Amino acid sequence: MSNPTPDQHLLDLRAAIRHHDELYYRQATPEISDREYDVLKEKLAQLEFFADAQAEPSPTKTVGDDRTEGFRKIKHRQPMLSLDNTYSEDELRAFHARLLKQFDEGTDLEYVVEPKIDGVAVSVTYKNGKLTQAITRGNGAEGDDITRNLLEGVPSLPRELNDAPELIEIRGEIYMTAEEFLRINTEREESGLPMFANPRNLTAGTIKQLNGVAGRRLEIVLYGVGFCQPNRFTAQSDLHEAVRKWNLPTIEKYWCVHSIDEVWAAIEELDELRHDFAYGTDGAVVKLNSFAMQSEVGMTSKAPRWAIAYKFESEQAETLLEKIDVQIGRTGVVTPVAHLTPVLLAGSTVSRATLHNEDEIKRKDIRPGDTVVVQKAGEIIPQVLSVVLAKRPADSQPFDFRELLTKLDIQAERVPGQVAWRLTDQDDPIQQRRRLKHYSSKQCLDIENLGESVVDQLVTAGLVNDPADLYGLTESQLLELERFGERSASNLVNAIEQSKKAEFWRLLHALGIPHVGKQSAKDLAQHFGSLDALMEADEATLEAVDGIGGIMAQSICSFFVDDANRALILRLREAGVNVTLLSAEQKPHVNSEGAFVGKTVVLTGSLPNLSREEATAMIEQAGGKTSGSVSKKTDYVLAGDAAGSKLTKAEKLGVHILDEAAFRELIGD
Ligand SMILES: NC(=O)c1ccc[n+]([C@@H]2O[C@H](COP(=O)([O-])OP(=O)(O)OC[C@H]3O[C@@H](n4cnc5c(N)ncnc54)[C@H](O)[C@@H]3O)[C@@H](O)[C@H]2O)c1
Repeated sequence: MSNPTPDQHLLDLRAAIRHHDELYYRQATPEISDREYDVLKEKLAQLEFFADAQAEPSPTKTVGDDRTEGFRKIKHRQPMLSLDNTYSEDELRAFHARLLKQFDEGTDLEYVVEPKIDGVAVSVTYKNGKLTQAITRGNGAEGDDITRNLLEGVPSLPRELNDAPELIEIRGEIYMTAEEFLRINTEREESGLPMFANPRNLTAGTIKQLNGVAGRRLEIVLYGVGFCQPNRFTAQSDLHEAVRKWNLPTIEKYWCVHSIDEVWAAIEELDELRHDFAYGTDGAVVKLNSFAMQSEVGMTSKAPRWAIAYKFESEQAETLLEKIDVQIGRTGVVTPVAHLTPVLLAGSTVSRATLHNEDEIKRKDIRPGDTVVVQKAGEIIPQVLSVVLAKRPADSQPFDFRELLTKLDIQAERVPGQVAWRLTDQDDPIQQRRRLKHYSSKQCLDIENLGESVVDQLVTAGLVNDPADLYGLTESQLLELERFGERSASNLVNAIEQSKKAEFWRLLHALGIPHVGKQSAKDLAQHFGSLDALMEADEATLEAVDGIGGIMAQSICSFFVDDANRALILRLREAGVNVTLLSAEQKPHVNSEGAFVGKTVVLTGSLPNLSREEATAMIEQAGGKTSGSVSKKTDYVLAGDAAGSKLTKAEKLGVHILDEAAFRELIGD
C-alpha cells in the first residue's frame, strides 16, 4: 500500500482528533491519555502550518464541544474559550516574548499564575445576588444548561451573594474529590461494575446525567469572570479578591508576578503545593493581570492570546507486566488485572493495575512479558497506559482473555452488548465463595472468625453453599474439619448466631444486589425500614429515594423477582436473620450538638481499643464524617499504632492529631 499523501494524513489526523473529542467532551470516556491527545494535536498543528488543506474547520481552531442532547442550549454573554498549552519552559518564555512585542518598550507585564484545575468548565450566573443559572462551556459560544444538576450535585456552592453586582457570570471548574471518587469506585467494584478511570471523567459524566446526579457529590472552584454589570473589575487579581469576599469556593493561592523568571518560580512552587489541593491539577495558568491589556492583545477563535497553560507531565513509570490475572466481583463480573514488577509511582509502590476489560487489552495490545508504561489516572488508580514495543520479547504472543479463563477453569461468558465477562453459573464454587466472603465481611454481617480460609474449607467440605446454610452449621460438623478445636468451633457458631441481630443495612449490603453498595444499603434501610417494604417497592418508588438512581432501582427490582433470590431470603428469614430497622439504626445520622459537627476526621493506624468501624460510628454519632485522605480540609486525624504517611502529612499540614484517649475525651465517652 502507498503512504498517505500529506493532505490525506492531515485529514486522517483531524478525524482521529474529532473522534477523541467526542469521547472526551461528550461521552466522558476517553481512550487515550491527555498527553497522547496533546501530541496528536501538536502534529496536526504542524501539518496545517505547511498545508493548504484548510477547507474544513480544524479542531486546532475550535473549542472542544461538550454539548449533548437533552439539555437546553444557552448563549454565553462572552465566549468561553480554551487555553493554548505547552509542556515546555522554552515555549512559555516564547509566549512572554510575544507579549512583550505587543506593548511599548519598558511596559511592565504583570502576570497572575493560577493552578490549572482538572475539572469540567462551568459558567455560573448570579442575578441580583441570587444563583440563577449554570452553563457548560459547550462550543464556546453556547453551552448546556446544567443548573439543576449543579444545584443538586454541588451543595457547597452559595446560592446567594452579599453585595453582588446586578448580573455576574463567574467561571470555574466542577470537580470531584478523590475521597468521593474512591467511594463511588469502591461501591462499583463491590457491585462488579467497571470502575471509572479518573475523577474528571466521572465529574463530566455526572454533570451530564439527564436524571439527576445519582447521589454523587461534586464540588466547584471559581476563578474567572465572564461578564459583570456594572463592571467592578480592572484586573484578574480584583476578581480573586471579590470571589474570596463572597465566600465562594476558590483557588487556595495565586501569584502576582512581574517577570518571566518569577512566573517560572511560581509554577515550581505550585508544583510543590498542588498535591495538597482538594481538586486535581494538571498545570499552571499564566494570565496577563490587567483586563485592559488583555483586551488589547485579544483572542483567537479558540483561546485568549493573553494566557497560556503550562501543563505538568503526569507521573509515569516503566515496569514489567509479569502476568495477567483476573479478579471476580461479587456479582460475578470477571475483570483482568495486571501483575507488575513493583515500581515507585507518585509516592507509592504500584504492583497491580486494572486492565479494565478484554477490549481494552486488545486495543492496547497488552501482553504478559511486555514492558509497559503505567500512570496514575487522576493520580489515583494505576493504569497501564501503553506498551513499550521496542522492549517486547521476540517470542511474545497476543493475549487471549478466553484462553486465560479456560486455563484458570473459570466458566464465564461475555455479557451481550457489554464489554464485561460474567460467571455463567452463579453456583460455581468460585462465585459461592465470593458471595460467602462478601456476606461475612466487615462491611456486611461482620461475622468474626469467618475469614477467607474458613469459607474455602466450608465450601470444599460441602457444608455450606450459600449464606443461609451458615445458620444450620453445628459445632460437631466443624470439629470434623482440619484446624478446628472445640473453642474455635463454638466461637464460630456463636459469631454466626450473633449476626442474626445485625443492623438491617448490613443484610441488604450482604445480599449482593448488583449496584447496591454500603451507602445505598444504608439509604434503602433508612427509607424503607424493612425488607418487606423494600421488596414491594416499584422502580418509581425506589428512584424517589435520595441517592438511588434509575439503574440501581431497576437492579433492585430484578433482584427481588428472581426465584433463587427469593428462596434465599425466605431461608434467611426462617433462620431468624433480622430484616427490619433496629431502634439503634433509627437514630438520626447527625447529632447537631456533637463534638464533631461539621468536622472531617481521618483515621490512621490501629487504635488500642477501638476498631475502625467503632471509631467511625462514634464520629458519625458525634455529628462528624470520616475521610480516607488527609488534606487541608481535614479537621482531625485520629492516629493509632503504625500510623504511616497520613500522620506525616497531617503533621506537615498542621492538622490536629488525636490519640484514642484524647478522642474519647473530646466526645465525652
Ligand atoms: N484524552 C483525550 O482523548 C482528550 C480529548 C480531548 C481533550 N483532552 C484534554 O483536554 C485538553 C483540551 O481541553 P480544553 O480545551 O478544555 O483545554 P484545557 O483543559 O487544556 O484548558 C482550558 C480549560 O482549562 C480550564 N481551566 C482550569 N483552570 C483554569 C484557570 N485557572 N484559568 C483558566 N482556565 C482554567 C478552563 O475550563 C479552560 O476552558 C487537551 O489538552 C487534553 O489534555 C483529552
